[in-house]
Amino acid sequence: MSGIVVAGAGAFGTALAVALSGTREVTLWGRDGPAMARLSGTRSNPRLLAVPLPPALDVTSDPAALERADILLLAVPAQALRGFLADHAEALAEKPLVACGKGIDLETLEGPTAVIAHAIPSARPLVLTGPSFAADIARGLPTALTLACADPEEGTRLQALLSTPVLRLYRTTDLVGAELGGALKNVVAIACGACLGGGFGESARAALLTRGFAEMRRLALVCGAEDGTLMGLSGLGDLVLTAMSEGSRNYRYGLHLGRGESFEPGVTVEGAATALAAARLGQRLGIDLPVTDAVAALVEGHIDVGSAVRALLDRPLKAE
Ligand SMILES: NC(=O)C1=CN([C@@H]2O[C@H](COP(=O)(O)OP(=O)(O)OC[C@H]3O[C@@H](n4cnc5c(N)ncnc54)[C@H](OP(=O)(O)O)[C@@H]3O)[C@@H](O)[C@H]2O)C=CC1
Ligand SMILES: O=C(CO)COP(=O)(O)O
Repeated sequence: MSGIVVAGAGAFGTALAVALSGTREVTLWGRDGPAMARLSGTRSNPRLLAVPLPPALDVTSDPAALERADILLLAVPAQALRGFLADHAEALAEKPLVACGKGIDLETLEGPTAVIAHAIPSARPLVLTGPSFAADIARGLPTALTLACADPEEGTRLQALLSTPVLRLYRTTDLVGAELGGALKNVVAIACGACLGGGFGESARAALLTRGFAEMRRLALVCGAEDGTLMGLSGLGDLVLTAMSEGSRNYRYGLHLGRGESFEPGVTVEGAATALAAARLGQRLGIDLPVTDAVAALVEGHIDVGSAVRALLDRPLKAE
């Protein structure tokens, strides 16, 4: 039996560990010793209330667990991934590292697989992504995700290992498409939330979702993604979930921006930093990303939602 370690004991890491625990040997690793001790004692994570941790799930903050792992699921936020890898480079060498975070690193403008490749060249990066709220996965509700792996044989092996009767993984070799779909949909979800929060209505939200998706594809294709991946679970699928539901933190953050309200501090909102990163990437590559640029300006407080909408409507008329 392969030992799976989920690194990052937030909502998503805990949900994945709960879902996979039972028939597999699973350890949930978190960096905060006292918090992990509490988790182990109460068998419950405050970030994922109402779902008890199964008795078989091992919970630890001991870095030796990372070294013992046969495969690691990295469920840390995108802006923390480089730091996490630097802290544990030796322990993670030569292992399959499955990036579960959704974002673009703001400093390097890289997605998680390039971040992994630069930090630990001997590791084998994979991506697990797609439409899935942590609470749904933890409660055992049916979910379908994309697993991207450059090596088809390893991808097939890990697809079987990480699938369960209710967690259905589809495989691809398109790492770039999978990671960019997951990262960029958060930016569009913020735009959609801001649209609703600003009182612009559901028709405008549908327009933003569609034009935002066109931007996602435009940027991803130039970065080397396959269009079919963007049209699948990790792109369109996750965009539909995130841009339409108050279960999404990115969407809720957008709603608050639209209403001119501040958002709960400390909540992970990947799309905020990723909007800035994607806007810079677009400039560097010469790609027109008006929705992304508007979200970046909103996040930085340079404009309000009214001006963002006016700027989008004032653009020259064009073919679809
Ligand atoms: N929540 C969801 O429904 C889903 C989330 N995701 C993605 O998963 C990723 C994580 O999100 P989520 O779990 O919800 O976020 P949370 O805010 O719930 O948790 C983030 C976790 O990452 C840990 N962490 C942060 N920095 C480091 C570090 N340098 N080293 C080790 N651990 C670190 C935090 O530890 P500490 O508490 O000590 O700061 C915390 O346990 C995001 O990219 C998100 O987009 C994907 C699908 C669904
Ligand atoms: O990625 C997610 C759903 O697939 C979770 O979205 P949020 O990070 O916006 O909550």
